[in-house]
Formats: sequence, structure tokens, C-alpha cells
Amino acid sequence: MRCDIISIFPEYLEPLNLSLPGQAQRKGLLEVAVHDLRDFAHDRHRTVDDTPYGGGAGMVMKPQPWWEALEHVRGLGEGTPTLIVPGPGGEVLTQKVARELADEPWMIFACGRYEGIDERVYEAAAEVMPVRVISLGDYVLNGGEVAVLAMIEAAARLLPGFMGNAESLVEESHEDGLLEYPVYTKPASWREREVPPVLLSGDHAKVAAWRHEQRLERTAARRPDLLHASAALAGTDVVPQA
Ligand SMILES: Nc1cc(-c2cccs2)n[nH]1
Repeated sequence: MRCDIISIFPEYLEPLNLSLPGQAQRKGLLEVAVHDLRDFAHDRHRTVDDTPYGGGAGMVMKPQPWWEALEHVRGLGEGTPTLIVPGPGGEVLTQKVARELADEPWMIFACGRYEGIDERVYEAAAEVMPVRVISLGDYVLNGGEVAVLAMIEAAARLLPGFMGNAESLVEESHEDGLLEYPVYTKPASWREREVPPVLLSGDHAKVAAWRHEQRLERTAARRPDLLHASAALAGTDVVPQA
């Protein structure tokens, strides 16, 4: 998976060189290149924003630097990349979307700031590559960099060989529609709180059953919407009669 990231704060993406993403890069599973948008703004002040047509507060990111940056990056690789633009107005990043991103061989991430990027950049880009606007959730950040870190981590960790133990990807929250079960480690007794005895029983079938029950209870308590969604999909949702 190749990820090219365009940002006015390239240093924000340094964490991608740490830990697992860093190892994945060294293993050749993940290729990350960060590009400074200001390198494509040619005036003396390397201006990337201006006041919005129609008035209103804040500034809008100018189209020309973005277009030059996108064309430059597009020329760096083979084939057609997918442009991912983080934004509160996009489809929400879910595990399903993360799996879709994990299947993308080449993505360009456009980190917007200010009030956003001139709409004509999205239109022009969509003529030469797929464009997806993806949101982390219904809240507003100051820029796309944080969202890009989350998206790349969520996708890259699904790449075969990225996680040391692929087993740990199974039964994760959202992988199969349920939240994960509670986990415990030594000591067996801590501050007079005991580990559930079933987990010390050595009975793998009972442990599996207990863990599944915990996932159902936890999902019902914290995310009933997920239960209704999966039940609706299975056609088993019991909707209280009016
Ligand atoms: N989910 C989400 C994304 C964002 C932004 C991306 C770029 C600027 S603000 N806010 N909220």
C-alpha cells in the first residue's frame, strides 16, 4: 500500500514512521511519502489560502497549489491513485471502510485546513481519479492530518503481515458487528478485584461462550445500534410493537 500525503504541516505525519507503521514501511508493506503543499505555492509568501467568495468567516484553500500538488504526486507512481479527503462532510470511517482502504494499492491523502479546499479541486480531481471524502465522525477537527493518521492506521493494520499476530484481528470491536470482550492479565487478584473464574478454568469452550456473552452484553449496553443493524441484516430484529 502506497500513501502519499499532502499537508501544510508535514511534521504532523511523523508518527507514521514510529512503531508498527514504521516497521511496515521497513518491511515494504507500506510506503509513505509526505508532501508540503506550500512547495506548490509560488508567490513570495507561499500562500495557500484566501478569503471565501460569498463572504463568511475564515479562509478557503486556493485551488492552484492543490492542483499542482496532486498532479505532481500523481506523476510519481504507476496507475491511478484514489484521492482520500478527510472532512466532516464525508462518509464515516468504519471497519468496512477501513477494509476497503486496505485494498487500495495507492492513495493520495489531501489534508485540508481552514474552512476547506476550493470545491473545484474535488471536481477536477474526480475527472482523473476516484475521490472519497471520509469523516472520522460527527465532530470538527482543525485539519485533516489527525484523520489521516487514523485512516492509515485502521487500514494498514489489516494488511497481511502488518500485525505480528493476525489472530488479534479476529473478534475485535466492529470486525464482526460486536464490541470486544473484557480482557484480564496477571495478577489474578488486584485491589481485591478478581479475574472472572471462568477465565482461570482452562475450559476453552466455556471461555469462548463467556466471551461471546460478554460481547453481546457490552454491545447491547454501549452500542445497541450495532445490534439492531446486525439483527436487521439478519432479519431478526424485534421491533417493539407500537
Ligand atoms: N471527522 C472530521 C474530519 C474533519 C476535518 C478534516 C479536515 C479539516 S476538519 N473534521 N471532522
